[in-house]
Amino acid sequence: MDTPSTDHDRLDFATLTPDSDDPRVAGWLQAVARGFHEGRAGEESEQLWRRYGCRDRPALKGAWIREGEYGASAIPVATFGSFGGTLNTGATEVPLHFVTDVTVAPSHRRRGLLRRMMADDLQSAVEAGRPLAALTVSEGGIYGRFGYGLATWRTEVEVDVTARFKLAGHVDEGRMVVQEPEEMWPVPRDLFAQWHRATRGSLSRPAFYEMLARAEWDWEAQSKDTRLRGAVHLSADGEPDGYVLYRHEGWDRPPTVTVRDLVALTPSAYLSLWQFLAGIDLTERVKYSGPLDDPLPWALTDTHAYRVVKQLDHIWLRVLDVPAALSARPWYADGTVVLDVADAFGHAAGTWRVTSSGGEAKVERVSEPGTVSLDARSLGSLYLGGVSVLTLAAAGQVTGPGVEELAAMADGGPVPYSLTSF
Ligand SMILES: CC(=O)SCCNC(=O)CCNC(=O)[C@H](O)C(C)(C)COP(=O)(O)OP(=O)(O)OC[C@H]1O[C@@H](n2cnc3c(N)ncnc32)[C@H](O)[C@@H]1OP(=O)(O)O
Repeated sequence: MDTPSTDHDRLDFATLTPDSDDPRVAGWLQAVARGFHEGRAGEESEQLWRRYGCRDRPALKGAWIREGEYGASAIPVATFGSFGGTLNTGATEVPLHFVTDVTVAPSHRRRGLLRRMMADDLQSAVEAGRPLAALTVSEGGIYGRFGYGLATWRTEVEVDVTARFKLAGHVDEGRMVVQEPEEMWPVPRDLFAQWHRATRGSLSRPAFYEMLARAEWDWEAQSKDTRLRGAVHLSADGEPDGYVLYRHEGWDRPPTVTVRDLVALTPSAYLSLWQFLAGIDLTERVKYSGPLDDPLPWALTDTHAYRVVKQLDHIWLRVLDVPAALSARPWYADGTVVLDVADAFGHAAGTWRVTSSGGEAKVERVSEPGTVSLDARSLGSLYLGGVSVLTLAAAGQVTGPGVEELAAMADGGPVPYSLTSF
């Protein structure tokens, strides 16, 4: 069997952009479809992907079999996409490096291609001045070794919207208006932007969200999205303060509506959107992906109308610049710890004194021994407060005499949540 280095020598590594007319760009898209076992992308799909993709200015990295070698093609054997956006830390917004579309062909797997592209890409993120990187995973065992830790969750629920559905005491002081998704735009853009600025753990949305919200494309069906419907909630003042995009899945029992996107700026607008969903005729069940601390079951007179189907990991975070990242998050008590961070890639490695005061922290590299030891993966998990320091300590992932002090300083605040998948 070839050694990994010999194998890499037979490949050309390149970074492209979606606006390029290089045939390898279309090949890159086909390789992603192949890697995720989807149908080949057609011309319309490719055009939309290029049009929206260009706005995020992604770097499309890949490895192609070299000209003259058997199997040389415009379709690469490895893909890796990344682009910039922002993360709401709970205190402020910071630049965030988004990683996506990671695939390696079955013929080239386990020869270090992902490792090589990840190392290269993390370095580009550092050079772009992004203190954190994020991704969503296909399998839970891959990305911890690269310093990514699970940071936010989402919950898949099914809500019984038959006569059993009743909201205790909710009165809608505004009103709902049903609209075609195309007419509704740019309400989803504007309300999401407000929600993003207000929500700990929210990631900005890549441009393709506009394509989905306008029903221009259904990625699974690879055709125009003909089933997407929309509705806006107006406050008592007549201003949009919530919206929902949804699909009726058909009349088969139980007739089901699936929520594709739902944003509410106030708790009252949230309940009003649910009142609306529950009132859709010829519907007995609503499928929804929501936050861990969803208020809906607490608002129902019969909590059994709300059934959690799955709790899923969502955003994984990777700290690249410890002082920039930690000084941008909220702190809940004054104190001092020295973090000893292990990071095989070097970016977060070292000992760092964190001194919090009045909700903010000063972070500096020091040469004294740490009072708390952890690795980059655990640092990523703790960053947004999606897991407490004491829970990770109980899991054996955070150790040292300063653990309780760090818990007092770092634990607290709202549960982080993201409405952005990519
Ligand atoms: C952000 C995203 O896009 S998530 C989507 C990820 N992509 C997919 O799931 C599509 C299908 N899978 C694939 O395309 C490939 O198997 C990949 C991309 C997951 C892995 O690519 P490879 O080139 O085979 O990985 P590579 O050889 O660089 O392995 C790097 C390390 O990860 C480990 N690893 C790779 N895949 C897996 C896995 N599925 N589960 C656990 N460990 C894994 C390897 O053992 C290796 O470990 P080590 O270096 O610590 O010894």
